[in-house]
Amino acid sequence: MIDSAGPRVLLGHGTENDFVVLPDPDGSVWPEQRLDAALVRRLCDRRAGLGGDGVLRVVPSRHVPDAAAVLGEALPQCEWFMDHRNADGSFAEMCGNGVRLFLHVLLTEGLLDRAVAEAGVLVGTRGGPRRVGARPDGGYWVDMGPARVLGRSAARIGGAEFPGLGVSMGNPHLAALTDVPVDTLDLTVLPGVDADFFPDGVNVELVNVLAAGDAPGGASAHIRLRVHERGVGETRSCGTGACAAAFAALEAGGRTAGTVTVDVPGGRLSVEFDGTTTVLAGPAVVVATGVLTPEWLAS
Ligand SMILES: N[C@@H](CCC[C@H](N)C(=O)O)C(=O)O
Repeated sequence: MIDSAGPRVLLGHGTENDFVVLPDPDGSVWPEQRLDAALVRRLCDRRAGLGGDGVLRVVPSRHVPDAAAVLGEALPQCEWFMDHRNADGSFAEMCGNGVRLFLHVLLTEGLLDRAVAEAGVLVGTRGGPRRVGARPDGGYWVDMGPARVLGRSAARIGGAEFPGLGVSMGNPHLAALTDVPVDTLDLTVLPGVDADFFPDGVNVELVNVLAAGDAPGGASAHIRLRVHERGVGETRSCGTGACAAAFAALEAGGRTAGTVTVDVPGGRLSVEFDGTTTVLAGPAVVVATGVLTPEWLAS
């Protein structure tokens, strides 16, 4: 997808977790040696580049060198691969907001039929295959797989300790439930974490439980969170973080199943647990489409 002016690019977000999206439908535009960490950092630069919390390359799985290793037997079923990078250029295993935007872009770019998307498609990610679907109301859902408990740890913010639950959603999270209103906390700097417990780094969520939702037949649980993302900084939303935080909120009440409404600075997500898997639902928006100029690419 290089027209005479330059390679095609889109800007989009899911609950204001924003991404630079690079369509690469035949794998020729953005091979890994071209889309290196330095270029990812430049694209995500909000002043000298386009700006984003990360980059999503939309590419067929067969053109991704490590796809076979991460997808195994599911490789033939995953036509498309979400090649995600954090704003600092690092790779992440999974991105819950990104994968909804990824499906939305497949639709808006004419790379997938709406009927197929509504039935749900398997998308390859570095965390393994994930089934993603479009809802008739315009929103998207993704089966994120089970939340895996890593154990108990704590985050330190401004001299205060926030005990939390380590949860893997493919990528690592520390979800700390607290009575301190999350809007009063300084998350602009990375919270202190136990680097031995999280050797690959960690995304940190600070969570207020607004409603436990544990009355029989009652409403869903309701939480509010802020997040500091590995490889990015504070963001306005994190889909995997919403799942980890929702799981921690249910676990605190002794439950493994239920629905949780998750308010993030950038909007609202919904997370459903049935005891075996986790389904995240929310919006995805394309803000702009255009091309990267040869002038900027060469600079
Ligand atoms: N914002 C994403 C998560 C992106 C990856 C994360 N920063 C990591 O390094 O694990 C989401 O919506 O899940």
